Amino acid sequence: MTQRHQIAVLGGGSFGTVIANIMAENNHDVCLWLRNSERADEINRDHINSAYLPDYPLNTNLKASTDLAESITGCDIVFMAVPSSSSRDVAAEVAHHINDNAIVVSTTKGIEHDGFKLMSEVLAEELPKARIGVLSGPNLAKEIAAQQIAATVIASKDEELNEIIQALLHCGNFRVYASSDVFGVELGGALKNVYAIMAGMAAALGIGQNTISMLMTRSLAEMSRFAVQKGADPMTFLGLSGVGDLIATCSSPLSRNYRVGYELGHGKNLDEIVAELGQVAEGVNTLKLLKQQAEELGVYMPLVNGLYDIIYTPKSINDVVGTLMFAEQSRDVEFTVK
Ligand SMILES: NC(=O)C1=CN([C@@H]2O[C@H](COP(=O)(O)OP(=O)(O)OC[C@H]3O[C@@H](n4cnc5c(N)ncnc54)[C@H](O)[C@@H]3O)[C@@H](O)[C@H]2O)C=CC1
Ligand SMILES: O=C(CO)COP(=O)(O)O
Repeated sequence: MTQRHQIAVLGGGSFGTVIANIMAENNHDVCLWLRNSERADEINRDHINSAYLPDYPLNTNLKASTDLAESITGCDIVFMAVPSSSSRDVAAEVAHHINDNAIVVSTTKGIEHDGFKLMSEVLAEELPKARIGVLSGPNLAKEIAAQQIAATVIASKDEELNEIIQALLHCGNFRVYASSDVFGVELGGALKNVYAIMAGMAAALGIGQNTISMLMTRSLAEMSRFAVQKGADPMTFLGLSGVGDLIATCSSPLSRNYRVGYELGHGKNLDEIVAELGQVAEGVNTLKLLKQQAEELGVYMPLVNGLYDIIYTPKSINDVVGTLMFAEQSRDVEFTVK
């Protein structure tokens, strides 16, 4: 018989709710921590999170709480599913209540403003005794909630942690692959959000399949070039957390980042779009950080620069496309060419 774990999932948005529910279905004790008490009451009473996933019945084993201490105390595993802008603050609070050597898994696909830190790095600073992992993959929460088949990656140097998380989340429609490349898995999840904005914008302009293929493939090349410069293994980007997630988010209106791009492509203002979305689109923040970091490292990232110019400077989409198409002739898959 498999061990029954006591688990807290921090963040009651769409992805937090979905993973919490899978683990509750797998017969673990799961508490979803969220700030909104009406939503917590609704989950406990009606077994639904109507604000995010109104058609997704939740397992009655899944409890919700607005009390962080109550949610975490006694847990051996904690999942972080809050936006990157909140991760450090939440982790600092978690530090007061968590068991030594508990497993903490980040699902957040974002980058911290100061120092270009990924969330596993933030967690390691705030929770130095924890065993840390990262979960990332092509995981549009609404599709998982609709019981569509999906897969993800758990990444940690700690093999036992990977095996525990694989068993926790595995079910008939969700499969978990393991990796030891934490940095590569996490970086892929954060970077693809930027290119999803671009893909949404391109979709709004009615582009064809040739153009879509070019954009996605050159996005992967650009991400890989950046990763190599950061010392990461670009091969990890060929997996689910890299190209897999890039395909999902660059193709689907269920992606919030794609939706931001789509509305931008229709001429809407960024602040208005973000306010109307009401959910996190991490790519908006990542774009600025990535442009700055690429400049500091001297990495050539024409797609990132072009998107930045369209959003934050008076340059039009046509100006940017013209610049990209008449850039110096280049090699394909050049990041592997020595
Ligand atoms: N690992 C994966 O495959 C996936 C990861 N994600 C990532 O997970 C993160 C969360 O995504 P979603 O749940 O889809 O977003 P969401 O916008 O649906 O939910 C985020 C939730 O966190 C709450 N929140 C914000 N600040 C908070 C704070 N300081 N304390 C407590 N709660 C706070 C919000 O109220 C909201 O309920 C994002 O970084 C996203 O990129 C999203 C989908 C799949
Ligand atoms: O990361 C995701 C799916 O894998 C979710 O993408 P968005 O944050 O763009 O909705």
